[in-house]
Amino acid sequence: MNMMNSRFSRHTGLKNEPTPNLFVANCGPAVGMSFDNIESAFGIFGKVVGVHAADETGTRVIVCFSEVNAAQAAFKALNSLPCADLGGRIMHIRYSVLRPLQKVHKDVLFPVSLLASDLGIPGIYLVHDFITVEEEKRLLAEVDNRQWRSLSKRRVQHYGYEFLYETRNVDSKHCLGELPSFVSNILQKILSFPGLGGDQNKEMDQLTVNEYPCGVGLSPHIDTHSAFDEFIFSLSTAGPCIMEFRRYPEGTWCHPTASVNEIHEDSPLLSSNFTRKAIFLPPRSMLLMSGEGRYAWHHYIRHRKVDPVGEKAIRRSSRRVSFTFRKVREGPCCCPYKQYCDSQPECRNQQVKQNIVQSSLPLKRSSLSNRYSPNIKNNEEKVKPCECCAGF
Ligand SMILES: O=C(O)CCC(=O)C(=O)O
Ligand SMILES: [Fe+2]
Repeated sequence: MNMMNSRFSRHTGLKNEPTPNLFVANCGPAVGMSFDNIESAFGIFGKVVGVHAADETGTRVIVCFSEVNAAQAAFKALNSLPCADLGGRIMHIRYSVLRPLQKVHKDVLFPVSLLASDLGIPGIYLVHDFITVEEEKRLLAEVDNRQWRSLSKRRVQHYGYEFLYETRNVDSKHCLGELPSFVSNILQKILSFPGLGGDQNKEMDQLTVNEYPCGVGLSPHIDTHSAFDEFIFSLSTAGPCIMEFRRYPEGTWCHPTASVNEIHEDSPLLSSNFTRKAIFLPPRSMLLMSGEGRYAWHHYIRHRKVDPVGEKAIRRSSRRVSFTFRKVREGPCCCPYKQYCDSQPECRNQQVKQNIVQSSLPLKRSSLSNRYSPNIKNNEEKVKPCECCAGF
């Protein structure tokens, strides 16, 4: 009864034709309702043949009836109305459809590495217990004593240089000052991090602190090459996360500014053909992204409340606070990953960049498609999208 079955998805758009299966949101183990409770509450409308988790959030389920009439009766009685048998809970219901098999396999059979060596992406390193529990507490107390800036779903603080979300860059002429003393020991330890090359300038001068509430993630992106040097460190505190890495095939990459905001899970950008790998980042671990892993792979944190790790489902904690240390780049980037590099003329997205940075952020999901389209509204300059973006 309670196996995850991602083969079902909700009807999207205006179409909501009755089927025997219901996609039920705001319902599931993560909000205190067992599959048995759900089965008996829906069972009064007809024979329930299965209750499945719709995804890993624990808050969406699929209820399968043997008859479409029963699903219709349940839909009518329970959609957006309090359910007496489930403590007055209000659920949001759509009829559910079967997805193609290929997508299911990708979503379900997706291993998460615990070690960077198992991940197998050149340039990605992970050190567990990089700081102690006491150091973690102190860091959190320091940032919680300071002013947070609220973005649409998470809060941030910037030190050294402000990170400008509109351009995914920094104003390198406007330094906010040195990094705060509460990160001095971390900066010191970074110097002897495994994976750091010999003669690089390793002094980090930009810090972004991100506070993600439970369930909030980060859209897939590559940190802008022209903004930051090769080495990017991310320290996880307060809670864990799974970081996913995606390498898109030649010709499907878009300029970093194109993926800065929320991307709908069904967007072609997310479902196109790419190689993906994932790593579990426990609290107090330090991740280093360098080389290929920094320049050519998108990193991504899914928006969900429960992460599957091996056989286990790990519920995210009430928040995760990450400290991302970077070095602002002085000249242009000369990396060998030209296809992903906004510093180099080979980048096929220069025109698109000019266009995209004019639009104000954050964008709504529904306006995402504008970012790849020649008919971008509110932009004075209309440019033809490059081939790699035209399909999105
Ligand atoms: O939260 C993290 O670990 C990563 C943050 C990140 O990728 C970024 O700020 O660019
Ligand atoms: Fe990043």
